[in-house]
Amino acid sequence: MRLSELMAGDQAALKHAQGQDPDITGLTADSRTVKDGYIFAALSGAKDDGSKYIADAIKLGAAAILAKDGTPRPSAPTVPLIPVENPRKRYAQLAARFYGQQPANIAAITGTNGKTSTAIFTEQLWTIMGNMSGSIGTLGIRAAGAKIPGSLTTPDPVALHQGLNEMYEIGVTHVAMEASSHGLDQHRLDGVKVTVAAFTNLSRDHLDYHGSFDKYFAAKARLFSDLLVADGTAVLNADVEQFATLKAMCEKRGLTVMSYGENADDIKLVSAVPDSTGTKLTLLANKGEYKIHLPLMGSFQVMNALAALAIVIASGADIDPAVLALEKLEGVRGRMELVGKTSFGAPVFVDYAHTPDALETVIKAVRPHCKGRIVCVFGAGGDRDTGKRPLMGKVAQDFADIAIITDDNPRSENPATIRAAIKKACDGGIEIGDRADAIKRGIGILQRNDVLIIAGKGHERGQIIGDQVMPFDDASVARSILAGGN
Ligand SMILES: CC(=O)N[C@H]1[C@@H](OP(=O)(O)OP(=O)(O)OC[C@H]2O[C@@H](n3ccc(=O)[nH]c3=O)[C@H](O)[C@@H]2O)O[C@H](CO)[C@@H](O)[C@@H]1O[C@H](C)C(=O)N[C@@H](C)C(=O)N[C@H](CCC(=O)O)C(=O)O
Ligand SMILES: Nc1ncnc2c1ncn2[C@@H]1O[C@H](COP(=O)(O)OP(=O)(O)OP(=O)(O)O)[C@@H](O)[C@H]1O
Ligand SMILES: N[C@H](CCC[C@H](N)C(=O)O)C(=O)O
Ligand SMILES: [Mg+2]
Repeated sequence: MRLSELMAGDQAALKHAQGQDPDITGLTADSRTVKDGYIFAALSGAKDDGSKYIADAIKLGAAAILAKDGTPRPSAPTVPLIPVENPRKRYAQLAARFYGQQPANIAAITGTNGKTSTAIFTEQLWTIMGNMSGSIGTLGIRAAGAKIPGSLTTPDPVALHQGLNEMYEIGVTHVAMEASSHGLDQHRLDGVKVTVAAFTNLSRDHLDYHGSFDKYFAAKARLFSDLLVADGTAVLNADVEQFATLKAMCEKRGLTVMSYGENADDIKLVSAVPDSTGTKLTLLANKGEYKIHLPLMGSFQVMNALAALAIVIASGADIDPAVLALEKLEGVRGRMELVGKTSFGAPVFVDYAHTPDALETVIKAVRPHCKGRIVCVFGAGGDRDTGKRPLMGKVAQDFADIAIITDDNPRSENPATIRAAIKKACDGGIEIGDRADAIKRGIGILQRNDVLIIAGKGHERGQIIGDQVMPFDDASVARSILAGGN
């Protein structure tokens, strides 16, 4: 594709190409992956500045450079430098144009907690209703039974549009994707035609990156103010504080709003009664009453399932079969997943709670199913929001009966320092750094009627220590201990 075509004829930018119109063979924001004919997008990042690597990119064959207004021209005179106001945004738009096609229905889900669960439930509902569907998020790219693992919740624009185009090619028509606050802030989704945008909730996380709660919310709100297409639908949780603000923002743009939750007008939760295999739900939707059995436990899972229901209806599904499809939902790996029981029947759950709100939510979700004590094994990630550590400690102290503080991806930090920060607000907590030992202790403590929750790593298969990823899987460690191994 020629540069001029890729730039959609943007003459103001193209005049800087000084008459050249090279054939573009690919694009990247990492100089180390440039190949002959690529556009190199020189982006200023959290740790580094891509404009330092323009010369390296040219040596590797870059055919054009996309950079921030004011970036000095490269010394190689033959390579055009296209200055733009917002290179990250333009890079995402170019990636969308370069890869071409996207499935017609793309639902993007944002919120502190529940994105993965809602995305996977949405994918399941669409599939049950006969659509070719897929999802993109923390669990990777999934489509038509294939799974490609990824390291980011919202992939870089090139990986994202490559994935969307491949999905389109194989006939996928419906995609549910997670919009992380980092992804939104870094414009990773700015080339995606988002037809439905959903908001789950907002609580403390990632303040290391965003700096303040207001900025964190503003990043999430971009999905509704900037990215959702003009004839799209916003699916909003009516039970959270941000509902009124987001609703007003969407209505100002003339968008359709669909609400879900106890306070909702559209998908109204009338009652949720836990039973031994899930939750009995009564819903009011489209003026009709529905009574169904959701095979999932925990009020947060109910909310995520309702978000998914609203998304599929917003994307055109008939309401009756969509509600019935809820009865066939399957739990998501590492989200309140029952991984086994002790010989005397005490259940062990693996969950991905890695924020204070998520930890409180999952402990409270287990409470109605526990006649004895709740034991909770948890930690907090290194090189991530340090302020959430004591808050997580306090949650465990207040809501669990026995807290075991352990390591969760210490990354470059000293794990003992992370544990100490948690313990400050959880002085009754038992500190066991080695995660396998902590799980072993947690299982060992259990008595009849107790429940163990192993929180923080969910589906993860590794413990990140320094820059090494050591194989580690909470579920298999727990299963092996339950089976009498180590
Ligand atoms: C803080 C953050 O989000 N960083 C992401 C960002 O990197 P960056 O642009 O800030 O990178 P940088 O190191 O400052 O470098 C600036 C630029 O110089 C370029 N460079 C650098 C060196 C070189 O030799 N040549 C070169 O071209 C880099 O490729 C980059 O384009 O853009 C990169 C490409 O998309 C991401 O890989 C990277 O994710 C890092 C690894 C990361 O850990 N991100 C996490 C925090 C994240 O995004 N998490 C969210 C989930 C959060 C949630 O739970 O909600 C996610 O969506 O996964
Ligand atoms: N609707 C919800 N409200 C509160 N907590 C929730 C909700 N949904 C999930 N959780 C908690 O958050 C954990 C992570 O859930 P999930 O993976 O669906 O969230 P996520 O938003 O995708 O997280 P990430 O930011 O890591 O991508 C769950 O294991 C559970 O403890
Ligand atoms: N998407 C989340 C994952 C956290 C998972 C937890 N195990 C940790 O490493 O902190 C984040 O980047 O904050
Ligand atoms: Mg996720």
